[in-house]
Amino acid sequence: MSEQIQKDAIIDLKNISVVFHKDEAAIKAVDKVDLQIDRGDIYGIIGYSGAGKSTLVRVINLLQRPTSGQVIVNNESLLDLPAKQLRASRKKIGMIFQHFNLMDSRTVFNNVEYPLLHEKISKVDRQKRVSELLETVGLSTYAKSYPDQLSGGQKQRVAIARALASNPDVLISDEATSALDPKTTDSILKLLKRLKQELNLTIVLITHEMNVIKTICHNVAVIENGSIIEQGPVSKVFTQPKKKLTADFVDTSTNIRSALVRIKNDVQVRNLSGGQKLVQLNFIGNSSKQSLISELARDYHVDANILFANVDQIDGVSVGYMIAVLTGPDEAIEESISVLQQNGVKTSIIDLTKITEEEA
Ligand SMILES: Nc1ncnc2c1ncn2[C@@H]1O[C@H](COP(=O)(O)OP(=O)(O)OP(=O)(O)O)[C@@H](O)[C@H]1O
Repeated sequence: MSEQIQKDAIIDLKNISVVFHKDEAAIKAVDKVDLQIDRGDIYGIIGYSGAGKSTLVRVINLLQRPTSGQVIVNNESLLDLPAKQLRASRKKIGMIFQHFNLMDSRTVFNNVEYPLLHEKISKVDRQKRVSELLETVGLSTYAKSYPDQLSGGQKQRVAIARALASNPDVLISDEATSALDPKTTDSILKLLKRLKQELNLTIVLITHEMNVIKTICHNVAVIENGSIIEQGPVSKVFTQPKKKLTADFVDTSTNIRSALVRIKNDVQVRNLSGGQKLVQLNFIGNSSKQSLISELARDYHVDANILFANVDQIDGVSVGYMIAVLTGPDEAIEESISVLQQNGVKTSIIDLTKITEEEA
């Protein structure tokens, strides 16, 4: 099994640590991280500012050399390659950034052409390639414009075209949509998704926004204090977060937290009687399609009063969230909860005293 994972992994970081020395202090920006990313994946890395995301992804193309560990990309151990070979291998890893990093004094065309200037291709072929790249990102008519004549989204498209110039296998996106408004963010994410398909790319995307992860990633790792604290398929992490930090990130992209605050202010819910429990149900995949709630009433005589419900599509999987008051004898409620759990519905009893307005 593990051999299978090794075989499919285009990126395999083994026991990576990065320590910075500042004044007298040693800062462990990345702490013994193992990370494998499969070819063709869109892999998200999420964490708060300072968690070590940028440092970790910069290790993938050795923009940041690790203090210890191994960096295997495309089955090559990058740290062991001679300089010339390393230069060639790094070209297969493109990168885009939050602030685009375009050259203001060059036209859009010349920005995209730049990485090709020292390649062994004729001027005609080079120009043809740049025109194709601009067409791919939808900017053909802006070839002669300068970066400061473009919107943020257009600048990021130029940066994407430039990153693709040397036909990379891997594209690293370091907060590429963080400076963009939600609509533009959406269009850039759609573009990345299309490019992944058309060019057979593997995308590693770092962000502090769970909505970005939810929109395009297949897998996600949550990073805190330089360590990966949780990882897995996005739909699973969304419905069954194991760590509090992950659950907090998930909450930012669902309306559950604000629903809970609203529910807390409801006098009837605040004063539930003995035979009532307020629960949150997280559904995934097929379980969301089953009429579990009506089964509970029929088979266990437990009524569910649904106070909030929402179904999302995450990575092609239906993911649902529900908040409900279950009413019935204690034993029947307990049994119902265990039936729900057996059907893959994560069920937790909500303690309203722990819900605060500020968290909404
Ligand atoms: N070149 C450096 N020298 C010293 N410390 C650094 C350096 N680069 C990063 N750090 C420190 O390493 C830690 C991780 O930083 P990193 O930029 O990787 O985090 P991040 O999760 O990407 O955060 P952000 O989104 O704010 O960039 C932070 O404490 C940061 O101050």
